[in-house]
Amino acid sequence: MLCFHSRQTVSLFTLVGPLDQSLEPKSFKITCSVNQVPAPVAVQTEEAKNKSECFGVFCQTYDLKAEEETKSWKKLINVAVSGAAGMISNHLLFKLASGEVFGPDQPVALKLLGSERSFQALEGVAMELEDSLYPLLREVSIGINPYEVFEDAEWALLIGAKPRGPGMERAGLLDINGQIFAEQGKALNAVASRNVKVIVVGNPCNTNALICLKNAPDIPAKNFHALTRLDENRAKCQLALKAGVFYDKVSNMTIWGNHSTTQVPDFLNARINGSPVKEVIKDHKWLEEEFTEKVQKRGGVLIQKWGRSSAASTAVSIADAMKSLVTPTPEGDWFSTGVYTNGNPYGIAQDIVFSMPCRSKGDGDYELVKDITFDEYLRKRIAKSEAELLAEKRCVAHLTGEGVAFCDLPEDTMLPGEM
Ligand SMILES: NC(=O)C1=CN([C@@H]2O[C@H](COP(=O)(O)OP(=O)(O)OC[C@H]3O[C@@H](n4cnc5c(N)ncnc54)[C@H](OP(=O)(O)O)[C@@H]3O)[C@@H](O)[C@H]2O)C=CC1
Ligand SMILES: O=C([O-])CC(=O)C(=O)O
Repeated sequence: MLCFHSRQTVSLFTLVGPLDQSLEPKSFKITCSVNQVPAPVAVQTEEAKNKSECFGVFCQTYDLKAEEETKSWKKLINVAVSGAAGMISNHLLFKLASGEVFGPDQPVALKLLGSERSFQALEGVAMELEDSLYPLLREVSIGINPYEVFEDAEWALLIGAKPRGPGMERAGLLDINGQIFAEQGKALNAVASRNVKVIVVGNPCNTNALICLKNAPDIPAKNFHALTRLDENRAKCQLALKAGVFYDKVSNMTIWGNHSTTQVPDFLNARINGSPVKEVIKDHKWLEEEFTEKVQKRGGVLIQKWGRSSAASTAVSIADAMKSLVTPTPEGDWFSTGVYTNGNPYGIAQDIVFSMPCRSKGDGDYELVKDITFDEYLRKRIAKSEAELLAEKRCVAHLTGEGVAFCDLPEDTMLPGEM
């Protein structure tokens, strides 16, 4: 049975799982009709092996140009998402499909990466996307091979990662997840758009982003981000609460460093109603101690309440991070994102991924903000997060092509979700 979609590619309803090469090829049946007629027995061909496939209603033939209501639409944008059957994606995909991130004139293709273990759940996600009838969502494909799913991706949102289990050393987590991001970096390098923007969410996200970019030498290192926007949003919320203002009055909020408990929410440069935070909040002891720790450990407190890590607010922050790159930054303001440090003006060590203040013209690119004030407190805190990231980097040297790994992580190295 053949299936057509907008780019006139022809697909066979066969999906073979190659992620773990030791596994026997496995076929998945996918229905492909508006009436959900079950597909006949899948035909397996060489071409169909390892393919990521269009799903259900998204396999229908359509011609964007011929449709009256789509004449003012932009060219379809390809967004790949890993961990697509996970909790964060379950919120994020619907935001992407609704037009909230790219706007009401931007049709979207979602390319969902799962695994053998999550494939059925991935079908469930795709079914929910079908049933949501989003006009802008023109294609959904699902697959378990990053070399297929990432093909022509213009955005890659790398969310899937193994959660740290009881008794697992952080070095072990760095290694297991690092391997995922090394493989995905290679796949992006091989098949994604040369200008793909990559946002790494799976923890430990800064070092995973470093591993990913090192394995993708043909894609500009500048295009890789580690998500620290959730930390920025958490910091704005805490400052607003303390100052008794709504959170839209808080601006210029930088998170420096690692997405871990060494991150530095910068109250020296942040503003409330346009004034320096320290002029509005006179309790500087609170800023240095309670506020900083609240932001650093917010993820852990939430896990204690919810029994799982932040998912909805993380999805919101991924959408925020993307919007910050595709819309011009408001005059005088900035946003935080974890980016490659080479050439940074702050004296932070080269060759790591570090959260810093950025501005964008809305073209997907960004520049680092230059007019930043430092004091001793801020410098000292930044240095601690920098030391932690340098230690993480030594720990994954075998995955970045820099020799033999040597793990001397600081004792208190923790993800925000760990207490
Ligand atoms: N940067 C940030 O601000 C934040 C980051 N996070 C991080 O985001 C990541 C995803 O969170 P969330 O969506 O809630 O997690 P879920 O557990 O709901 O989903 C994670 C997905 O990761 C995939 N995965 C990849 N490798 C493995 C593996 N070895 N073992 C188990 N699962 C694996 C699974 O999908 P599949 O089987 O398809 O591969 C799974 O669906 C986590 O690493 C979390 O720590 C969370 C909150 C904030
Ligand atoms: O540690 C986790 O998985 C959760 C996390 O990153 C956060 O809430 O910031």
